[in-house]
Amino acid sequence: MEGKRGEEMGKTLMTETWLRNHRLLYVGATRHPFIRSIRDGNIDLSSFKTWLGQDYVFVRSFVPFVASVLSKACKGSDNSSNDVEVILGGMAALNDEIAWFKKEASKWGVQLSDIVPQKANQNYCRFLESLMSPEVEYTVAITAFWAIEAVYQESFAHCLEDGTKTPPELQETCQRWGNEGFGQYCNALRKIADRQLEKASDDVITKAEVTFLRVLEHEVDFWNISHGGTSTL
Ligand SMILES: Cc1ncc(CN)c(N)n1
Repeated sequence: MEGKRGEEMGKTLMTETWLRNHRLLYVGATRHPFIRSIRDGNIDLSSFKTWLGQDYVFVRSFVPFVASVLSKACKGSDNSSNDVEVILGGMAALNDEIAWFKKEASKWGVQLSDIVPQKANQNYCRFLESLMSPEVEYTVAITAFWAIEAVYQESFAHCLEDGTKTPPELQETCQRWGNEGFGQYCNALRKIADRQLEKASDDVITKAEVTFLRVLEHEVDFWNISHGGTSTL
């Protein structure tokens, strides 16, 4: 993910530095055993169904978080029309995502109304709520938004690479987040985050970096739900 962007601009961008400095955690979030099991074709379908139900609940909580980022973009961005369009595109994608979860749940026999969010999911949703506070700066919120979307993009794109054994019935799931358009959208979010970070105070940069790390930890914990692991938070 890192590399060319900063070099092309002749400087190192903040997200690039973080991805380099926190490589192990980033790889832990984007190459989790759950994702590896999809890619290797040995996924246990009951794990997949668990993920499906839990992620539906997560996405419902993600919507108000994204709305709060949108509201902060309107007030706190130097380039609000561009940012608003990118974030609105994300909202539209979430609308499709919710419809897709419903369709997919009925295909797999998962009853969405019966889903009880597991501890790691509850913790992640609580974390999102904390980021919705008006006291949380736009820079911090957009950094979290980028990181959350980027983990899914990179994880599922990994399952679509040549030579992988992703089962045909899970190809559509992987396409949903692993497709090129979603990749471009994540790059647009990353660009906004880097632009904001460039002019941020040291204090806000530190807060954004800590938030980035928390996102990665929550993503690992979230994958763990479906892979029989334990929470680290
Ligand atoms: C846990 C999680 N993280 C990210 C995404 C991508 N919107 C998601 N659906 N679920």
